[in-house]
Amino acid sequence: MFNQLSKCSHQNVVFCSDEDTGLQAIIAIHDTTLGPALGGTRMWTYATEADALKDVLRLSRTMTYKAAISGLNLGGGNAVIIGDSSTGKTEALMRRFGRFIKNLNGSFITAEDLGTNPKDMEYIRMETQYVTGVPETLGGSGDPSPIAAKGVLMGIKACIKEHFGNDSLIGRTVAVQGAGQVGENLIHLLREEHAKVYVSDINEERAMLVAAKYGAHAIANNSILDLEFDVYAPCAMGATINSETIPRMKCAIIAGSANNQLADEEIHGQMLLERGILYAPDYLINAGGMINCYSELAGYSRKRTMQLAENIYSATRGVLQKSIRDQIPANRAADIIAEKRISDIRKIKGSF
Ligand SMILES: NC(=O)c1ccc[n+]([C@@H]2O[C@H](COP(=O)([O-])OP(=O)(O)OC[C@H]3O[C@@H](n4cnc5c(N)ncnc54)[C@H](O)[C@@H]3O)[C@@H](O)[C@H]2O)c1
Repeated sequence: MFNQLSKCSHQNVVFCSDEDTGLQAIIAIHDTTLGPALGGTRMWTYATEADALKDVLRLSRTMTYKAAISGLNLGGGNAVIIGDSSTGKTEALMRRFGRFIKNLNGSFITAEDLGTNPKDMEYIRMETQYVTGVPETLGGSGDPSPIAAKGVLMGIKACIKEHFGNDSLIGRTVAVQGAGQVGENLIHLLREEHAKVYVSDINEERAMLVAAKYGAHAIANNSILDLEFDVYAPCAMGATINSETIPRMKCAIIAGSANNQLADEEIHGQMLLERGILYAPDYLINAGGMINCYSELAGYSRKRTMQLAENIYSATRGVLQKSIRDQIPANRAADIIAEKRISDIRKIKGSF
């Protein structure tokens, strides 16, 4: 574990253990230069404690970059609770976890993630104010997926503009992989803009239902890479862009909501550049969830949040233009822009 920690530049990593409730959790705060670290709490059955540490270190770092490139005054953090979310969750465990967050005095603010939901956030809220994503009935921001989908749409339009010279989606073909919460909202938005939409899901019945609802076309899940589309929008699991899939791809653009789309950031970002496929970095265009939480902290307004999500259009254009100008992968261009913002603000904060 110390070996893993020494390779990272995290500000603070907290191990939380409580025998009475069975809580075993790790909170990682990566960087708070821009503001308090915000990130989800994931509950997962990790094979080893080292796997849990690896995940929380990686996720918290991504949150720093996501906040920085989105222009938010937030840092990056994340938490993982080791355990089975379907059987291992109790009110006491969540509230005990909330006490650990409280002890960090606002340097970490959490939200829901895989394996946690608004009810869990409500329990955490009983112990600390440093939580977002509480239910709308309690003054929270509610479901973040429509905002996440809006951000992805903005990312797609920025790529379309770069590739075709205008950002109209009329008649453009988009394949959405994963018709879940974000995927369905995205399909709705794409259809409103008259794109021709193809949908695949591991759950074929779900793909057919969503396709029928919005006038899209359901396709077999394993055919998504072999057909020709303008845009491939991964909205399910990560690592779908890898050494096996890139040579098969027939799309001009990749832009979707899934986290960690590139199996290997360095290798596969470079491969996409060489193949001439425009890639909208995942952590940039799926920042809608984080934007939603940010708005909740400032007093939630759906209209204002949508406006913030619309900024993803210009941020994506900036990243693509840097990528093309400097002949570097788009994910690297995004990293450089995010790192520059953090470094500029660190200097300002250090000068007074
Ligand atoms: N929900 C948000 O606000 C949000 C915000 C940012 C990023 N994301 C990311 O976007 C992605 C989708 O999130 P979501 O909330 O819509 O999840 P979800 O669980 O609601 O939907 C995922 C969908 O993908 C399908 N799926 C799973 N494995 C698949 C596979 N191998 N092939 C095809 N389909 C598969 C599932 O059947 C499901 O319909 C995730 O990677 C998530 O981390 C979500």
